[in-house]
Amino acid sequence: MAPASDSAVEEPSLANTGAVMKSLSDLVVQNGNGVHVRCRDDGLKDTKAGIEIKIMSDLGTESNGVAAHTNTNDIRCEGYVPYAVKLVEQRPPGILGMGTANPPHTYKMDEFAKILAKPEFNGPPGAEVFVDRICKASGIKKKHTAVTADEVYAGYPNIYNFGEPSLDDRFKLFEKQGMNISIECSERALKDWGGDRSAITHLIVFSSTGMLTPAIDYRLLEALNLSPNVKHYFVSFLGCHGGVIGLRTACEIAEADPKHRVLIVCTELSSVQAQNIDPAFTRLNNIVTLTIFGDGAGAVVVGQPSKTEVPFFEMIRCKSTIIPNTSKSISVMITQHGLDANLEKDVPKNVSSSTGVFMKSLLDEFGLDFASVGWAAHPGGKPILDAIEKVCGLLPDQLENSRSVLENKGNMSSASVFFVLDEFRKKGRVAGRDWTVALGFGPGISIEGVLLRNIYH
Ligand SMILES: CC(C)(COP(=O)(O)OP(=O)(O)OC[C@H]1O[C@@H](n2cnc3c(N)ncnc32)[C@H](O)[C@@H]1OP(=O)(O)O)[C@@H](O)C(=O)NCCC(=O)NCCSC(=O)/C=C/c1ccc(O)cc1
Repeated sequence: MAPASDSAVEEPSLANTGAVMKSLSDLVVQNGNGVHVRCRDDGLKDTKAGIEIKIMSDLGTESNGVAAHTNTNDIRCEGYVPYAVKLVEQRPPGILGMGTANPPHTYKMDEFAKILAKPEFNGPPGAEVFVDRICKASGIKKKHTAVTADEVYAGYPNIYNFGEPSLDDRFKLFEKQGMNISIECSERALKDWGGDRSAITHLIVFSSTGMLTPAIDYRLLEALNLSPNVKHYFVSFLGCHGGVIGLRTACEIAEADPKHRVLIVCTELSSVQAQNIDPAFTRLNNIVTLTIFGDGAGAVVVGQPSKTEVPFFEMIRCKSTIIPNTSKSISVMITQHGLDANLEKDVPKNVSSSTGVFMKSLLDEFGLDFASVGWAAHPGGKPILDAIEKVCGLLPDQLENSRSVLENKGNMSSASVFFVLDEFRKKGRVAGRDWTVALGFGPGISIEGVLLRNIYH
């Protein structure tokens, strides 16, 4: 599949000190939608809807403008544009292929509560009542896991016994099972993209539940028969917003060169990191994390679409923030007995109170409001989604896809966002909305968002 050509058109006539660059219409109509115009200095305020103008300062920093004009022949840049250096035939990076995978075991949450409450699982008195309550409140009906409680009980007593050194056993289980779903979701994404896999230039793998050396990225190069020259790396323990950070990173790499094709893979096996209930029954957080997290993997191929590639989302803007004074809200320690996750009870309140401000700052410059976008929010937990819906005044259909992923798969940490975006694509446009925001929440509390223009129908 031929990459998009970078046909630079030098415009010496624009390289003047005039305060107004009158019209870009001659240049822009050559390609209809998706032309990027790169100019030095700032000042371009105005473009046609669907056409982005990139404004590059002399230092190479960029900002973008998107506009309200609908007439391609009336595109004006009414700013100070001393050096319009080139017109680059370039479309915004797009998600060109996507795939997801889950491990084979499925737990229904009513069974899950019963398993955890079995006497041989050492549940202290009263634990089963609490577990049952949490399972019911979680909004999760079923989830997939790589290992079953019985397997862990029989084969890995160190994992089963609360607090015993078991990190090595957990990573061994991750190695065995993690590669399978990483390969599966990547193959699906590559097939979905339909391009020649030798064109993949970058591979980045994220996981917050396991680590291997050589890592999954290295192993995937061979397993997927990718070029040995692919630029690759692995990012560990970033947290649940890892998938959205993956999208943002892929977007930035794709923007740098139309030939780049980036494969992002997120693999999470929370089941191998689950901590048993402590005999003193003081670590209620263990029960929460044991319950809400599920296993899954997701992959996307991102690049500037060539003439033969059809994206289903265009990536328009990425934004990141942290919520001040929340460093203890979501935190994870890597200990000898595995990952010790701490989710404070204030997470839903903190996330929902900051999400509105964050979303407003992402949407305002495009003239969009909360109602005009689909919310592909991280299915972190039912109270988080409920609180966002309430605080931001959303209609029920706006978080429907996040809720259905939570209900059927649980919180799959960094991989979750790909499952939610896949739901958007499968269901088609909801209420005629042209936009979706991929929204992730991670440790501290960090928030990541990517504004996507829906191309799918
Ligand atoms: C299903 C829960 C646990 C309960 O639902 P509820 O609507 O709050 O129900 P209740 O109000 O009836 O509460 C039931 C009980 O649970 C208790 N509880 C309520 N949250 C808690 C609590 N975080 N602790 C420990 N007891 C609690 C609550 O206090 C209460 O007990 P009690 O006080 O004795 O009546 C719900 O609160 C829930 O889903 N909480 C988790 C939300 C959450 O923080 N999600 C994580 C988002 S961020 C993320 O996904 C990324 C993580 C990450 C991954 C990997 C990394 O490496 C790094 C980061």
